[in-house]
Amino acid sequence: MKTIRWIWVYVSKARWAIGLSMLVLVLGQSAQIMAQGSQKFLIDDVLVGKHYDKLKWVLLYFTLTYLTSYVLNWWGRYLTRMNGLCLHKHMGSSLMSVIQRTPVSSIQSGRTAKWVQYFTSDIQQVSTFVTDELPRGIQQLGGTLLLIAIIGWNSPVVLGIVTVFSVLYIAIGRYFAPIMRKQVREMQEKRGELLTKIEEGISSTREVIAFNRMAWEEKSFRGTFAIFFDRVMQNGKLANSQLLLSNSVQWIGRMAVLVFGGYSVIKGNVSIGAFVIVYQYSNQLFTNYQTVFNFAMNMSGQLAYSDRVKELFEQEKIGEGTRELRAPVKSIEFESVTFAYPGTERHVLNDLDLSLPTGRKLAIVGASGGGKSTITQLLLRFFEPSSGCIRINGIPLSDIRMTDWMGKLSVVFQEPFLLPDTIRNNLMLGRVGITDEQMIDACRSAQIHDFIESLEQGYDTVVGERGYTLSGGQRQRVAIARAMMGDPELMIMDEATSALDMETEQKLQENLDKRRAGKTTIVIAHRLSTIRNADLILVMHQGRLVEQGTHEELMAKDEAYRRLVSTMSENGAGSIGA
Ligand SMILES: Nc1ncnc2c1ncn2[C@@H]1O[C@H](COP(=O)(O)OP(=O)(O)OP(=O)(O)O)[C@@H](O)[C@H]1O
Repeated sequence: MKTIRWIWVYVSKARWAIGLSMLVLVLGQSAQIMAQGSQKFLIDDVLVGKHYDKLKWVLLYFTLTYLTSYVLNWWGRYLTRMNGLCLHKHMGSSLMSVIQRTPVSSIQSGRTAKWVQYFTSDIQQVSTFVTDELPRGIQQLGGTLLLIAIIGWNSPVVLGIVTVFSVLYIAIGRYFAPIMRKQVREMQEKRGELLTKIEEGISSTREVIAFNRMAWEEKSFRGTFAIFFDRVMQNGKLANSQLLLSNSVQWIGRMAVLVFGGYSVIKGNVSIGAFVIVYQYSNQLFTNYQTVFNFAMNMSGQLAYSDRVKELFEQEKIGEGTRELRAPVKSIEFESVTFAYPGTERHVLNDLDLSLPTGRKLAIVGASGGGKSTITQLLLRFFEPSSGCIRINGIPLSDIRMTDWMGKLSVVFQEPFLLPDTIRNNLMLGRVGITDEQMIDACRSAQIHDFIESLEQGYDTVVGERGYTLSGGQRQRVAIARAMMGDPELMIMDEATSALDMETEQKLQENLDKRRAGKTTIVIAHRLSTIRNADLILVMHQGRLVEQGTHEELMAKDEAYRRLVSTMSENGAGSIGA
């Protein structure tokens, strides 16, 4: 019931269009039944009654009713198709915004293929059900009622026979419906797992070949496929058993109608014409009952699809925040922030108090796993603190309107994601109001313009899936240029230059420092060269801030920071804390 109420929220927006399609289909089916009825007049009045002058009226009646049914059925099908596509589009865009508000933890824990399945299969099933199968179900129901009325009027006994056998048919359907629903749900889950397996297989091709694990991969795929196959077969067996039982019941019913009808004609109780159409209508009624109950059974399966989509739509979402943030960012404060990743116990940040001065270059350093990137994730609101509060200009971050906050910052991750698209589109990411000059200027600052220009198609060169046609360092520089474009108030660089050689990095840093003067840049890095000239260096250790100051101040202190730097000097690797 809850699922139906949930679907109604979407359906109600298109209720007039869906209602119209139902009406048109019901009228179409009624016209079809009326057209069939012309046989009675043809047999009884024209052929048996020898009133040949009535032939033209019978033909006119048949032509009009048949043409009406043809036009209405065509229009009904057109409407259902159009409504289906509209609802699919509407649900798809709602799902997209649900995904964008879903905590990153849920996205990361579910596989990409699972999300693809929601879009391609589940949502399509739900919208087809609502806009196509449901109107057709109603159409069949309307036709069924009309047939019941006509048959009941002509021969209540025949109606009784058809109804008794159909009740038996219903009983079989009802028995199988819940088992079918459970099986369809399981089958859907296994299909999702199979898609995930295929996606994993394709993504890991490089590693699988490099480690000669082809046989292992194949075995694992076969295992997953076997489970899916098993569920499909189980479902097929169940559907067959149900079909066998219900078909037998129907055939016995048809024979009973034929015997009774023939007997009535011999006895002279009904005309031949009435017998012919009552027999035809009762056969049709059997089929209609079948369609209506198939629809009822299918509805259970369809509700399973809707259940899955509904669960997704109703899962936890990141609060959008309602407070405006138009003023420049003057303060970023972490107040006793404690954080553990969802599903884990360990506190990655422990009662962290942090005050990040704005308008300056800040560096966060510390041993690997100390919680540096976690700070970025919290600032991006990928996760919410387990306790404590992050405040921007004194306002809790969770209260600030997401679009206001995200409009003020940009971020570069260590492994940036590039779309399989042109370099230009990867840089622009759909943003408007950025000119080509600004784009090129950012690329110059990121030390990537000359490389892009050296490519045959320059900025219109298409990079492969995830940007595989570029090196790691080139990808990082494209991502840095992308973040610099539009000169955001706050820029976060999380290990953003780790793949660059020293010389390129140094030039890039100089450009970045010039470009970002007076703006807030947070740099998370292990390389001394990247952080040395920061206005403030924050040293993290096991989720706490243990030291802060400039490079010189911290070196003079001879504590955690100096120890990190000395490790670097000793191993000569040029990086600290890694
Ligand atoms: N999605 C996640 N789920 C569970 N634990 C995580 C997740 N991401 C990070 N962690 C854990 O949180 C801890 C802090 O990770 P974080 O990435 O913040 O460290 P870091 O200081 O940036 O490390 P590095 O310098 O190696 O990048 C690590 O122990 C890591 O294993």
